[in-house]
Amino acid sequence: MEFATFTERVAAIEAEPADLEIVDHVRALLEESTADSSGDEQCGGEQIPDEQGSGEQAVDDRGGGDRTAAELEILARFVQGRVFPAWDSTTLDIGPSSCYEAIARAAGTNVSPVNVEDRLAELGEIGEVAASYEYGGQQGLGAFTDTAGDAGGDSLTVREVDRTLRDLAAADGDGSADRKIDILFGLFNRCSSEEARYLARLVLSEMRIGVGEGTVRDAIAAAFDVPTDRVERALQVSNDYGRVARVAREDGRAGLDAMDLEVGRPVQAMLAQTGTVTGVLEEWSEAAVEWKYDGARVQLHYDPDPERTGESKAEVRVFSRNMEDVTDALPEVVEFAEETLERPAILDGEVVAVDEDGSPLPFQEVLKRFRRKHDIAKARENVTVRPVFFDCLHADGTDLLESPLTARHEQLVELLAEGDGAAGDSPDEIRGLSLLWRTDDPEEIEAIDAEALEAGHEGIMLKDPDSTYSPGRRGKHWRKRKPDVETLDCVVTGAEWGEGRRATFLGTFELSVRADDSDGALETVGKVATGITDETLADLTDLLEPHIIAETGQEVDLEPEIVFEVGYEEIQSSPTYSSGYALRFPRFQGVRHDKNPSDADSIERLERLQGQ
Ligand SMILES: Nc1ncnc2c1ncn2[C@@H]1O[C@H](COP(=O)(O)OP(=O)(O)OP(=O)(O)O)[C@@H](O)[C@H]1O
Repeated sequence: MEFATFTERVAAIEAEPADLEIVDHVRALLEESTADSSGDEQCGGEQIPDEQGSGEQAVDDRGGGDRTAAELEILARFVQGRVFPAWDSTTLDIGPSSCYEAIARAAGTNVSPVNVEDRLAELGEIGEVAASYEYGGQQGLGAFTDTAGDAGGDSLTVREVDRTLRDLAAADGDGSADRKIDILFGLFNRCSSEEARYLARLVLSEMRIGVGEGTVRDAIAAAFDVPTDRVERALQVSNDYGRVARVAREDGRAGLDAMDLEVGRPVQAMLAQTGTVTGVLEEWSEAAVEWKYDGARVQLHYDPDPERTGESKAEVRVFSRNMEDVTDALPEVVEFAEETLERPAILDGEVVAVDEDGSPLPFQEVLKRFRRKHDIAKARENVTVRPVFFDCLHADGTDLLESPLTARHEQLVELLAEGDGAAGDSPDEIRGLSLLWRTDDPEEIEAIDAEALEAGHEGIMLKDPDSTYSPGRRGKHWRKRKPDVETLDCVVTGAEWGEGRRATFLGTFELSVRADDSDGALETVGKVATGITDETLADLTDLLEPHIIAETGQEVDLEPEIVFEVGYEEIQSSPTYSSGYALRFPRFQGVRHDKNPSDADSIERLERLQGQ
């Protein structure tokens, strides 16, 4: 297909406000490349044998039918403004200023990159700027073979644009920046103004014609008469709209259903919604509870078979939440995989920065390591990272996306226990394993939350134990605990001496609020034991001990002097405490040294907050 035919279609899409019509345009575009799938070498008027390939083996160096298939793949990507499939971390690696330079050179000797930038300031969008010039007059300036001496010659085809952009992406090393500009200049030099509009947008990832992922999904289903949900599933496992379009056309539904995960190709991460303990226990008969680690999401791909991977040793790849390849930045994760895993796997987890004792460091520390391209060994000396895995998407040839969470977790335990990672049989002796508890008991969940906070983690995740893995979805099956929106200032009226290691600390603080009669009376509303480190407990003990007025066993009554700021999940009406209310999941936030009991919150505020 000629690039001009593609850009005409794209212009029509851009001008179309109705979503359904847009899907129809994309369907027609995909079908247009279908017209020649018989193997004819004609492709939308394009004479394939005349095309000159260069560089890397692109997807289209094959026979006639394959060539139109390659074209279909390209169209499905270009229409979304993509050159590479989502799973592929390759980028064109060309900045806006290089693009302006290429446009300026192709637009004529009177145009400079500064003129292009000025016009951009005026028109506000690079496509508009690119379309405002005439091209084709410049000869002999480009070093690119397809175009040198060929300016204004044969029209561009979509396959040629794709291949040329792949060459551009592949240029690296000394002088590559100039070579990229030369290559791009060569392309612009063969464009009409309208073609240049969309080429500029494609190159700078600014296509923005209103074609989202759902549009292409629906268009593939309509063009090749396959069910939308099967297209959706195939997209989830492959992250490749081009390939899915091709399989839908060539092999229909059966072909789509046969598409599997591939070790080495990232899958979109399943995401979480906010939720509350009370809320999930109403929805599910049980919750799977895990610690929420405060790091960066990683997906580990491991294949130990050199024959399959074509490499001399096991293949290990690590991807970020955005499916970027971050393997080189995280050698600890690679070493972990090599030491721990024995069979092919795709694992989902979090990479956390840790101190010398293995205790987690704040999230910002992970960022110093993540995506780092240079001085990795030095960065590793300053910040160590450790992976923790909570899910398993593929194990030894079997995809697990459709399996329930608990089965996937069992598989995860099995895989991580096989190599050198397990010190014993118990899950907490398995290195890199995130533990999972199943419970319907809110108190147990509270205890897990307390433990997670105590160990320096962010809190807990609540998951539906029966749920399947939905790539890219922020569904209701994974809940991150809602951050405390409001806090309350409560007077501490009692406490308990701890046990064991904490025997010398006061803990489990009784919280009270002011009664409405404003004569200083206080009524209890709950107890807080969560979110307090040993260090803070020691400080709080020093602060509160002088205020002890009575002791019975481990319990102490306190003179009402100290005010705590407390977060909570929910306020419930409850006969348990004298205020008539109870805080669900109260969490200690800090001491309000600036407040007296008379400034603490009142029952009236509880009433108002409960009604919200
Ligand atoms: N046990 C766990 N299960 C799932 N995710 C976890 C777990 N522990 C830590 N995480 C991290 O928590 C993230 C979900 O929480 P959260 O939504 O707060 O993350 P975010 O990236 O800051 O925000 P958002 O996903 O809303 O954009 C996951 O993407 C993952 O990185």
